Amino acid sequence: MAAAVVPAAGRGERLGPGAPKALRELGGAPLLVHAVRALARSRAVGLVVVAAPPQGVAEVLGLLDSHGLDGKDIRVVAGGATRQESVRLGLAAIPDATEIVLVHDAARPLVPVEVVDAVVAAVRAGAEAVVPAVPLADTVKRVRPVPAGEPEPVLDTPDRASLRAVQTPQGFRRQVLVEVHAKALAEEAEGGSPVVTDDAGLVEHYGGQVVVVPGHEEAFKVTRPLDLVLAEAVLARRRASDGF
Ligand SMILES: Nc1ccn([C@@H]2O[C@H](COP(=O)(O)OP(=O)(O)OP(=O)(O)O)[C@@H](O)[C@H]2O)c(=O)n1
Ligand SMILES: C[C@](O)(CO)[C@H](O)COP(=O)(O)O
Repeated sequence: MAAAVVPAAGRGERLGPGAPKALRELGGAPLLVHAVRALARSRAVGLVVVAAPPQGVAEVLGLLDSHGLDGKDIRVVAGGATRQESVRLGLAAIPDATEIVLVHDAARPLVPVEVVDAVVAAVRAGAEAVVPAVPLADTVKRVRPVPAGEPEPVLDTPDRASLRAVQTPQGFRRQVLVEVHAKALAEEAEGGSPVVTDDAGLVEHYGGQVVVVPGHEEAFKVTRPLDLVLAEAVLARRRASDGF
């Protein structure tokens, strides 16, 4: 059985004022509840550890309970000041005997179970780190940083065919994920720290091999207000079509 860590301790600054993002409502339930349900739908996942806002552990426990999330082992720990720290704290609550660990953003509430299963299958098949990803819809340009408000000079246009937009859940051999988080913590203690925004980035930083499997457009991250509008529409369509 795989276990999953759900980092849910972010503020959601880009979503605007209000409750911490993971506790904001989508179709009558917090984003976090949708994300945990999405993982719990997978028969490959036996344990879910939520890294909650540090002041909100009791509230998160109550919310999970009141939304009937039973049948799986679900634990809640206090998250940290960064996503990386929240994942590390969640990982510490996963038993050593677990071989496969997923890390899934609470902010990606609508990931289809097929994506969860595909990530687990790729780790089971031998990959040490797996990310779901989708091709880019827009042309991308690299720009030279300039003071705010000034037009940014374009440096170049990377070939879009070789770029992917990365989603979660990301899947890992547990030992690999534990090791890279421990190395990053040690680097931090020495005053440095790898600049990464996802867990696969840590594996890459320490020389590991990450592979990509197909993600899904509905696994998008709720980051800005428009994402919440889109998420409501996707959820309403699912509910209308199959009583989701
Ligand atoms: N200290 C933190 C920061 C982020 N996260 C989690 O990491 C996921 C992805 O992060 P992001 O979308 O960037 O969330 P926020 O940090 O909350 O967003 P923002 O940067 O807009 O404040 C979210 O589920 C968020 O709750 C976390 O567990 N602990
Ligand atoms: C982990 C992630 O969701 C993969 O796309 C992303 O890297 C989180 O990044 P953010 O900078 O916290 O939005």
